[in-house]
Amino acid sequence: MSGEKPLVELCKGVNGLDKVVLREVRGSTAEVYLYGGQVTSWKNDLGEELLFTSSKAIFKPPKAIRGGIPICFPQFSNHGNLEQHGFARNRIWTIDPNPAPFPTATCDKAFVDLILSPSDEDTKAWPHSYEFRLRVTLGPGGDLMLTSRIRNTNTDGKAFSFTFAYHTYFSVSDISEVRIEGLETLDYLDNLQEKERFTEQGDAITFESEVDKVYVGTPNKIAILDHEKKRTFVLRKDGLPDAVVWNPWDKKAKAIVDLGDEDYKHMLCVEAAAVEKSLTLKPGEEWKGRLELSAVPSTYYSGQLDPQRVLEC
Ligand SMILES: O=P(O)(O)OC[C@H]1O[C@H](O)[C@H](O)[C@@H](O)[C@@H]1O
Repeated sequence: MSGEKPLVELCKGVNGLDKVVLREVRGSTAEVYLYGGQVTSWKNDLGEELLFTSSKAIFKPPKAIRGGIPICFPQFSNHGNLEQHGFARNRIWTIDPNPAPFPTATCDKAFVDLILSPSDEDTKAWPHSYEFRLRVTLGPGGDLMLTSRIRNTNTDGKAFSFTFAYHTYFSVSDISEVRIEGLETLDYLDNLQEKERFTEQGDAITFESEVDKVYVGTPNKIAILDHEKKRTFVLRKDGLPDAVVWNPWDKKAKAIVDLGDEDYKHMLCVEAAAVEKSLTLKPGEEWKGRLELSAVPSTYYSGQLDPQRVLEC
C-alpha cells in the first residue's frame, strides 16, 4: 500500500544515481533524478507509465537521460553557441533543504524543490550568475506540475538572455494513432527546413513521418489524444509561449545511439518552450515558467471527437 510509504523519498535509481520519488495518496507516483533535475517517470493510480523513457537510455553523465522531461536551459537545441539544449540536463542538481512555502495548502501535495547553480566550467561557456529553482509537484489528482524560477544574480550589472524548454517525452501506444489539438492554423518554424516559417493547416496534427517544428505563440492548453489507449494528455503552460513537436521517425531513430530502433513509435515530444524569442533578465529579475500535465480517459469514439470538449476539460 502506498499509504504506508512517505510522500517524498530520496533513494537510488539506475547506476546508483540519486532520485526522488513522489507519491500521491491514491497511488500516482513521479520520479525525479538529481542528474539533470529530470523527471523520468510519472505513473497514474493504476501504475501505468505516462512518460516515455528510451529502452536504451544511458543513466550516466555526461549523456543526458533519453526520456521523461529533460530541462533545456540556457539554450534550446542549437539556437546559440552552447552545447545542444544547454547544460542543465546533464548537471547534478541539489535538493533545496528549505523550500519556500507553497502558495496554496500543501498537505496533500508531494513536491520537491531542486536547485541548479553554475559550476566554474558552466561559467566559462555562459558567463552569468543565476539561481535556478525547479519545483516538481504531484497534485492530489495525480497531475504533474513543474515550476521553474530563474533569477539573474549577476553582480556585474549585466542582463542575460536564454531559451528554454520542458522537453517532455509522452508515452503513446502508437504514434500513428495520436493527434494533437491546439496547434492548428498556427505558425511554426520547421527545423527540418532550416527553421523556415510556415503556417499549419486547420486539422488536428497527426503523424506519418519525421516532425521537428517549433509552433510559435501557442495557446496555453494543448491536448494530445492517444486513440488506441483512449487517453488524453492535457498540457497547460504558463510563461512559455511556444511548443516544440518532435518525433524522429524510423531513419533518425536508428541514428540516435540511446534510442531503440522501434522506440519512435511509442514516444511523442510536445515541449512547452520559449524558443522563437529569447527571454531576458536584468540583475535581480526572475522569470517563472510552469508546466502542468494531466492524463484523462478520452471520452470519445473514433470520429466523434469534439475538440472543444477536450480543450475545455
Ligand atoms: O538528441 P537531443 O539533443 O536530445 O535532441 C532531440 C531533439 O530535441 C528537440 O525536439 C529538437 O527540436 C530536435 O531537433 C532534436 O533532435
